[in-house]
Amino acid sequence: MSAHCPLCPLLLPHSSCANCNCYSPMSISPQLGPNPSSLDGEKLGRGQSGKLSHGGTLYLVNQSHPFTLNYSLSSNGITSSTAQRGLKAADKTKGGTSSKEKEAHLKSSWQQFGSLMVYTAAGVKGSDKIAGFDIDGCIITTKSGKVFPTAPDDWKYVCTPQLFLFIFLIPFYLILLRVTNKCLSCDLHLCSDAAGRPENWALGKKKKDFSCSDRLFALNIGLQFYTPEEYFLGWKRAPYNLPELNPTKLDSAARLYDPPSASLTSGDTEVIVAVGFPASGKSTFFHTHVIPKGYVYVNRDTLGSWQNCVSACERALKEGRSVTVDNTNPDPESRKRYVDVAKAAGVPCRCFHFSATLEQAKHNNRFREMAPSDSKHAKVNDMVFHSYKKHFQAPALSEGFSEILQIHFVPSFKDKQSETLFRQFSEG
Ligand SMILES: Nc1ncnc2c1ncn2[C@@H]1O[C@H](COP(=O)(O)OP(=O)(O)OP(=O)(O)O)[C@@H](O)[C@H]1O
Repeated sequence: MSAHCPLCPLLLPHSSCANCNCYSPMSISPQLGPNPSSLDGEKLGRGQSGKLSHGGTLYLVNQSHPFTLNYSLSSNGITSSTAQRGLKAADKTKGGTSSKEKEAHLKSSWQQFGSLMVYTAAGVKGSDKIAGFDIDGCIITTKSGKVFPTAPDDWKYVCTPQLFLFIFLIPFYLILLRVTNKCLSCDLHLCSDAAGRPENWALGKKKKDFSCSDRLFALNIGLQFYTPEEYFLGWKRAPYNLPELNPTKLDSAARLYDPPSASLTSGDTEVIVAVGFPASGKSTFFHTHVIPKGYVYVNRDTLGSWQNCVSACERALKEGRSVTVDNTNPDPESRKRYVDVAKAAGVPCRCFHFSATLEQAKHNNRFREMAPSDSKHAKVNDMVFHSYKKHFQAPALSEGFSEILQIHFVPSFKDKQSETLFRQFSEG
């Protein structure tokens, strides 16, 4: 870009401006739907993304909704976007709604909070009572009666147009009030048809909801949730199904292993072979209960191959040290390698079977991706979980194990923040 950076005091062309990052183009996420959009006159096709520079315009839905990006200076120096400036202003008022916030916004503006873009229209006022509404299937529906719109104009209001105008900004505002901790006592409602209602949930309502995601979202952040029928028509609460795994109900005081008479560690040299889904909690368990007792930790993710794991076991046993093998080991073939090593060294081999279900393991995995201290772990995709499930054969004593323990998933947390995150629904 050859234009001068508008914010940099050195007034260098932006392409050679190392003084600030104030003018970096903003990334526009890939277009998902069929409605055409364009970036500065360039058409964006489905799946295409782009970048928007200072002064550039993004048009949504047939050129109907232009949004122009304008970077500006904050009072205390150069800022990279209006978004950052917004955050700082929000931080200053933590702990209470300031009188300024109660005033109507004089100008429409965009703010960015991480990957969340928030648009606040001129005239919007802060309020202690806030309701958020889903749009598709709640405020608007298709004119054609089909599930998905057949054309950009294939939509009509379910309720009145005035209400539509009211709702557009609210869901974002509502999330932010919670996130920025400014309005913990607000009366917050969310209304959506992503409510997890089963088939035939009411007379003449045969279809089940396509998802439960908005109900779960409301549960996670403590909003009162209503379906459109409950909110607008005053219908009584409909039945709904929550996901199989409810993280709020996991018992931290449950029994950790079976049989209870077993010992987790032994005074004699031994090999312990793990069996369990990825993210079922194997390494957390070993590092908490076994490694502190002097066991050598063997794991394919760190050593690179099962051959390296076998060699590491042999070395440890030669030194007279016990070993834990922390791999998923779903089938007898993968376990035999370590049973053989133990046999050759003349020591017993035990199996620790981690009983966490697929749903539990997937939840742990999503938690691991979000938890700041765990997010360095390589991402595990669904294929890996399903491959484990496909190959799984329950471990048996006949494979050469002297004992098999069932290790249960019992939640335990290093701090309140981790527990709050872990106990949120992560599906949907
Ligand atoms: N008892 C527990 N309570 C709460 N969280 C746990 C517990 N055990 C494990 N976790 C969390 O679940 C996630 C997965 O755990 P961990 O990495 O120990 O699983 P793993 O079976 O060793 O995974 P992998 O096979 O993919 O390496 C981590 O984020 C971890 O912090």
